[in-house]
Amino acid sequence: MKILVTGGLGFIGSHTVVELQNEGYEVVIIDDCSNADEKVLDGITAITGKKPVFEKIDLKERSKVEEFFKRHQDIEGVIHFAASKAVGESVEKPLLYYENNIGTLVYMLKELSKKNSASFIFSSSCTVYGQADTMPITENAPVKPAESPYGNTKQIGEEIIRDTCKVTPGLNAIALRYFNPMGAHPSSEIGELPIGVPQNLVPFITQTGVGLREQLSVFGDDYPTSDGTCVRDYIYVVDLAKAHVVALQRLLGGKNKDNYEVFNVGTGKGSTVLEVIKSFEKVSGRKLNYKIVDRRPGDITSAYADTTIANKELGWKAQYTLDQAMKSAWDWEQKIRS
Ligand SMILES: NC(=O)c1ccc[n+]([C@@H]2O[C@H](COP(=O)([O-])OP(=O)(O)OC[C@H]3O[C@@H](n4cnc5c(N)ncnc54)[C@H](O)[C@@H]3O)[C@@H](O)[C@H]2O)c1
Ligand SMILES: O=c1ccn([C@@H]2O[C@H](COP(=O)(O)OP(=O)(O)O[C@H]3O[C@H](CO)[C@@H](O)[C@H](O)[C@H]3O)[C@@H](O)[C@H]2O)c(=O)[nH]1
Repeated sequence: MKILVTGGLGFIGSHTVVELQNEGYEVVIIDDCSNADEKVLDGITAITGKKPVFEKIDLKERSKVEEFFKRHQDIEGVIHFAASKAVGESVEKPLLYYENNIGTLVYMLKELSKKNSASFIFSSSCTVYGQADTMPITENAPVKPAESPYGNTKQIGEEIIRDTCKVTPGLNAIALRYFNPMGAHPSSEIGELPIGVPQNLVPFITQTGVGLREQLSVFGDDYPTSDGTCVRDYIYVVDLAKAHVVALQRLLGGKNKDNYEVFNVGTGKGSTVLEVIKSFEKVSGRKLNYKIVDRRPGDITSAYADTTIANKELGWKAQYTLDQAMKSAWDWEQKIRS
């Protein structure tokens, strides 16, 4: 069975391609390499023993998307990762984000609407909940006004899919709301490769640990949490990748209860920034150089998932601990810097 993975050379996409190939799916990747390198294909091939088909296409070019689907009429499912994801940049360049994250989604759905049946998985984010009123966050928590154009593209994206599914009987979709993905494949063949200075906590920690950055700034220790630093739900990227496979299988097997569904993908456990640092120090055996600085504008205090619905409906549960995920991130960082 042939599955299209857009953004399949990226961080989460590449790990998902591995899990799909391990399950026997035939994978076609589309990526424009705007935030990834073609060498990722070698990593995927080394792990799975199979090189996925790769087409370098910019999904903003609608005619190329149309032409792609004409050539690959046997595609039965699409996992749509391709998007721009830097929150700060989205504030500076909103139209770039609306074009790349919304425009490409619309083109994709237009093509899938032409088919008799299609399954579609969308990369959403817990950012849609903003600072939720209660923890853990269930899928029924209200969607709060977005803090950034990036966050808004995830909210609008979900609405576009929901509205399209309502009038397109052959289209079945699932939006997965990721909490905080981290880590690398246990083989260290693929992992997270941020361009420039990492904006996210875990790659900043591992780059500091390996000596690439001098010091980690911890953004605020005066939040109302156990140690004053913010709480997040860090989900191992391989667990997250597996959630995509089971979500896809749910749609392909006709087991979905509605033709548009939403699931939280997290561990259900919140960790503070200082706990994440402790985990790094434990698995690496190194002291991390960090200092407490002012809060980062836009940060919420706490976000962790209620995963009851995903556990029950998808038959999926995160398996890896923070320490295991951190160890994989550290192994990967050391490998790429050696
Ligand atoms: N990493 C996170 O913390 C996180 C959290 C929640 C949601 N998400 C979402 O998950 C998805 C994947 O995230 P990621 O962390 O793997 O990001 P990533 O940047 O590593 O992967 C995205 C991939 O899409 C490609 N791409 C971007 N625009 C494209 C276009 N126009 N045409 C073709 N390819 C294009 C990039 O080259 C890249 O390889 C994104 O939609 C992101 O918004 C990520
Ligand atoms: O150098 C750093 C970087 C981060 N943090 C803190 O670490 C926590 C996690 O930050 P980060 O890794 O940037 O994740 P989030 O701010 O939670 O946002 C990520 O996770 C969201 C939910 O998946 C996505 O929507 C966003 O795109 C993605 O950047 C926060 O408390 C930050 O203040 C620091 O203290 N120092």
